[in-house]
Amino acid sequence: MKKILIIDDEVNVALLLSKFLARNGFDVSTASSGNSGLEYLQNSEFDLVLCDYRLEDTDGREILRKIKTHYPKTGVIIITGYSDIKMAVELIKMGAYDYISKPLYPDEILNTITKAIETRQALMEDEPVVAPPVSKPGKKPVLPPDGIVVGSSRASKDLARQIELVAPTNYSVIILGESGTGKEEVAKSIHLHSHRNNKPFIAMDCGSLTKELAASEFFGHEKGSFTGALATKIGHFEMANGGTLFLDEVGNLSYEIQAALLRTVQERKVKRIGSTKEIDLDVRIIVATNENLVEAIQRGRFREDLYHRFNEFSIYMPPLRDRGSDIILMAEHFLQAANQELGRNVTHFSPEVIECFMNYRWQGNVRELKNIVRRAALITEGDEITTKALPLEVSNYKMPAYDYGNQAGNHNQSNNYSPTTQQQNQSDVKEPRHDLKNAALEAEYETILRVLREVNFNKTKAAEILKIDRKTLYNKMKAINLK
Ligand SMILES: Nc1ncnc2c1ncn2[C@@H]1O[C@H](COP(=O)(O)OP(=O)(O)OP(=O)(O)O)[C@@H](O)[C@H]1O
Repeated sequence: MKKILIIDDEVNVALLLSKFLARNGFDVSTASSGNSGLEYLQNSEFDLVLCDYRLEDTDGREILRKIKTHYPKTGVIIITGYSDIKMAVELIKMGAYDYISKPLYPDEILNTITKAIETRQALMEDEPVVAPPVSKPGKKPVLPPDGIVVGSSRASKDLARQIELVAPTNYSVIILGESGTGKEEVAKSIHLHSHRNNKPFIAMDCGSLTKELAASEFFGHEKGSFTGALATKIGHFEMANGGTLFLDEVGNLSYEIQAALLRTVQERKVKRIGSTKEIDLDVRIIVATNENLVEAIQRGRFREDLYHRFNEFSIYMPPLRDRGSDIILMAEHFLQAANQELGRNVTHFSPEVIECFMNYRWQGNVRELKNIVRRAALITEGDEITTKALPLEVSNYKMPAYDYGNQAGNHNQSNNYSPTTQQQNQSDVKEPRHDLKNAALEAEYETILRVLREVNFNKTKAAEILKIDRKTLYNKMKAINLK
């Protein structure tokens, strides 16, 4: 039975929490002060400590510091009040597994505790291993390239480890995950941590390739080889020679081009269209998809042999909503980047914004978060981003709340936002500009974003609804910094 210590000087909260956790199969002890909590820790080993941030004799930071120094195997989850969330994020950076904020919801508590205990177990399992196969003893896990946030969630740590494992090999990799989860960033990271990192990384968006152009984009062509071939063109395979070719949205390729791709990958040779000369290839292939390729194989839309060629290693990208406190780490990173880019000095998010970010579903994942933070930074006059700078669908997003003490799943539809959210002072947000060109751009931007959200950021579907081709959508997304 897993052992949990609750340190909380609000006796009623500690009691309720301990009864709830005991009912769910944990061995629970409670301490009503920081000092008595530390005494418990001296006398017994705990899997996890749930510690209230505000204690009369000390605080969560001090307890965390002591646990990390003396009992590094014990996980720590901080319980925070509404206004301490920013502090909690700092504690995560110091090594807390996660935080849960009051009011406490049984489902959330159970979920966070279960994940924390799983992480602890995984870390313990890792310990006796002499050295991971691809890293030197004592070497820290590789970190993705500069500018990329590596979160502290279990999912992020798993991801970093998978990158570390596969990067130095020559394996082809399939990266699976919803749109905007960072698949291309992971592909770049694999390339940067491979021996190919002094050779090109070439990315191709297969979703925006027309049937007619696909072959020439992949393999290149000689001048005059077909009507319109006005000059010789080097294909992406040749461009990536020695390095890595990243094929995004690979599920969109036509069956014919899949056959040609398979031949090229098997033979490791490429011929430009209209040429007889074969060029030797040494290209590592990484592909990404947000559709289920196994289902595409069953429907006869994707070749099984090609799938197996690509699937020497697969990486699953977790959706942002499952990455817990990483959301805030990423938001802070994007805020800093926006400050630099826009010459601003917006320093932080209000607690209400942090709460909205933690609750929202993020169907567009990291891309949507990045975009929302950049926009909020742009329209914020002061140093704090408030909910007024968020799109309504984010600030009004309501999670089903639970009555503490009720059985999990017993939904209570009241929302748990502070009333201040709606009463906020608007003076910290810029008035929109009213000239026609900006109005048109704003409308276009809002429409594209709305449609992308409606279709879970599936660009093919969005282009259909918007009645533009995928390439145009792609270009527009780039132009308005949605990519
Ligand atoms: N860990 C991260 N740290 C910082 N920025 C990130 C991270 N992950 C993703 N991003 C940013 O989010 C945006 C979307 O990432 P990316 O293009 O890699 O996603 P994707 O899964 O390939 O999307 P799609 O399936 O739509 O092509 C990019 O602007 C990228 O820089």
